[in-house]
Amino acid sequence: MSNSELKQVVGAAIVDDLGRPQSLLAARRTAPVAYAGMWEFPGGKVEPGETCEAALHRELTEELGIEVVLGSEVTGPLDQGWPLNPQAAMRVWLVEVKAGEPRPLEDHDELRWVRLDSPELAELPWIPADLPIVSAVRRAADQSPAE
Ligand SMILES: Nc1nc2c([nH]c(=O)n2[C@H]2C[C@H](O)[C@@H](COP(=O)(O)OP(=O)(O)OP(=O)(O)O)O2)c(=O)[nH]1
Repeated sequence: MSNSELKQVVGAAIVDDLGRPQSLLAARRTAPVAYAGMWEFPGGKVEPGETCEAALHRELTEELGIEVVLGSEVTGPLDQGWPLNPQAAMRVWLVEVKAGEPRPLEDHDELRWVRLDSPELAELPWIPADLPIVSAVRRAADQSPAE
């Protein structure tokens, strides 16, 4: 299914190890008010002329100060990924940190590594649209090839 009216957002499921993911880095938003205090996948809107992958690298450098390696995409039900709201959808990739230590430089006030097999993960107050993505990330992590 494709809908060109949807704003394209990209998000990163940052895991400790792409070969054998055990923990996910969740990020708590500071803005806008409607989302402040909610947890999300770091990322943001794709700019005109930019590929989704390039946007994800840019957003992660801006927001967290890291360079990353992209793993496989956690595909959603739309060509544009996962529906977020009537105006936007998000493509999500498994990601591993290549350089830098993630810090909440902008848009977030807390970052937290949470084990993928822990109940704490789904208990965080995620942006509601992200909950099915969290489940899909857990499934994708289970299927990642162990090295
Ligand atoms: N980054 C991100 N955005 C999400 C998630 N879930 C969700 O509903 N959204 C929504 C919130 C926003 O409406 C939109 C992304 O906007 P954003 O504020 O992160 O984008 P951006 O960094 O490019 O910000 P800006 O240019 O508008 O300032 O998608 C998520 O897990 N991560």
